[in-house]
Amino acid sequence: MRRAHTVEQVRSAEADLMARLPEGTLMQRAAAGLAATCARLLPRVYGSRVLVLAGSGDNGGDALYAAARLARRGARVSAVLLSPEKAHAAGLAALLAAGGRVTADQGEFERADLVLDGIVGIGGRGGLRPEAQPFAALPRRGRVVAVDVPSGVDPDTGEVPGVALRADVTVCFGTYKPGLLIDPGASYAGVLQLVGIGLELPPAPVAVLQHADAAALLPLPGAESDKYRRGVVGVAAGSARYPGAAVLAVAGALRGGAGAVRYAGTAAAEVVRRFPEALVTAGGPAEAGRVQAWVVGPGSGEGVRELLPEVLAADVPVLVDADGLAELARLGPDALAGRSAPTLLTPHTGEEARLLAGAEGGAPPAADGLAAARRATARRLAAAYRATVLLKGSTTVVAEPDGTVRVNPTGTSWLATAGSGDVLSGLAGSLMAAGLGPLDAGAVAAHLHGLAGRTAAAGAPAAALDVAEALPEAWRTVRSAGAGR
Ligand SMILES: NC(=O)C1=CN([C@@H]2O[C@H](COP(=O)(O)OP(=O)(O)OC[C@H]3O[C@@H](n4cnc5c(N)ncnc54)[C@H](O)[C@@H]3O)[C@@H](O)[C@H]2O)[C@@H](O)CC1
Ligand SMILES: Nc1ncnc2c1ncn2[C@@H]1O[C@H](COP(=O)(O)OP(=O)(O)O)[C@@H](O)[C@H]1O
Ligand SMILES: [K+]
Repeated sequence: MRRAHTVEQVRSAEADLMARLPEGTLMQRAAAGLAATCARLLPRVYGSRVLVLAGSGDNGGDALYAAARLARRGARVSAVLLSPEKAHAAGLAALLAAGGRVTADQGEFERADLVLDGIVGIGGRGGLRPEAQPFAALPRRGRVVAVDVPSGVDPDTGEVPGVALRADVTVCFGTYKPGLLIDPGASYAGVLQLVGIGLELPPAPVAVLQHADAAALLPLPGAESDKYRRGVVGVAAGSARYPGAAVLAVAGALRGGAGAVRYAGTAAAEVVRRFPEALVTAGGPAEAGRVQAWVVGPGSGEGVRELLPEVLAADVPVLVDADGLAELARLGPDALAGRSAPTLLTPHTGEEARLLAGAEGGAPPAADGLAAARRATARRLAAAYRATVLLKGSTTVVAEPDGTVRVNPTGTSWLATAGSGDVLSGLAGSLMAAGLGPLDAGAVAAHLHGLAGRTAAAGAPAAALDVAEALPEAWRTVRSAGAGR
């Protein structure tokens, strides 16, 4: 699991540790790790050109001390001081003593073999200031290493208000920061490298599953399993107008680990023609037989008005998607108030906007703003509906009402294709039927779905059904990383 902590948590852990250690120890640990990574990125340190962009805080201090270490190994180091009168004095002195120099020539950015971005770290707010903005657009020849956070990225949210400096590698200290894991910030961070500095941290509010974590959560049949014990998922989706959504949700559900898929709705004939293994009824959910979790909403059309309350009344986990979310936005959070089993909502940002308006009143907020602040808005939505929220998009965010968040970066923009969300809902519902809680089910589903999207769209467009068909391969990839189970 890759875990991230908020700026407030990092500051508090730093304060505890600094109180016990000689002054400057933490910064020296950070600088040593940073310099070691830089040295690995250069073909050789001696003679290479290194440019430091140093802001006015400790982030600049880290960069200057690391650069001093490189200068002592023979690198030709220059530093641009963004606020010369406020530069980290001791770090600058160390660099000058090691033979580095100060420059105001922006052309050095392009000539450098390596640029250290120490403009701003966890103290940064509100995007890059004007004096630093030109560097984001300059041509570059060498690699850019961000110190702790790419400058211009909000460390807590991943928001990029304005411009930010795109890094090839981000060396982060003590723990990952949420903004390095969540788009748009994550797309500026490049490869992440964690340098331990000895912080003692509380449980992480944000985490990213690695393959082995997903493998440990996958529901695998035991020797004594039968189809009912593996869990049965019900799919209430599709309509005469949109039968395809039913087919796609069932396609996802069949590859999620439940032992059987029941389908209830007017697309029963299409579903069974495509998937003879599905147990179908053309009636409503009440005629479907027992299930351990329901998926409701994809392509349901107007029929969702009767369907949603009926499914929500069942005392089993329910995943609400698509038309189900539109109806839920109309009804507001009270529609979930009587439920004791988990509810998982799977909106994209447009649906999220309507759900927020349904809870908070007023017009739906602009979808662009929601996408840029996805961790915060997913948590807001989860709290408002007291349900788990899986917010789809370039980084998928799964948020619990208590604020716990998992983020998923495995996807690809090829997944932005009609119907791929229907596959995801079937898959996540199937995982819930197999016994996973909504946070795990959402995170594992997003992880597998993202991988399947990559496999299906290896260099070419993939249709939603291709994504469903690539799910078994995604299971195998994940399981081979968690080998031994
Ligand atoms: N506190 C510690 O002991 C440690 C801190 N570390 C480093 O210290 C950093 C945090 O240092 P600080 O708290 O000094 O904060 P930063 O250095 O991240 O930023 C604060 C400074 O940047 C300016 N600033 C804020 N927003 C800006 C913007 N948008 N554009 C340009 N300038 C902006 C502020 O005026 C302030 O002077 C971490 O990211 C990490 O790199 C590490 O050395 C590990 C130990
Ligand atoms: N730019 C992107 N990068 C990665 N994944 C994306 C991107 N855009 C969309 N997706 C994923 O594609 C799926 C689309 O789902 P959705 O919007 O519900 O489409 P539909 O309703 O047509 O099925 C989601 O899993 C979402 O996370
Ligand atoms: K930085």
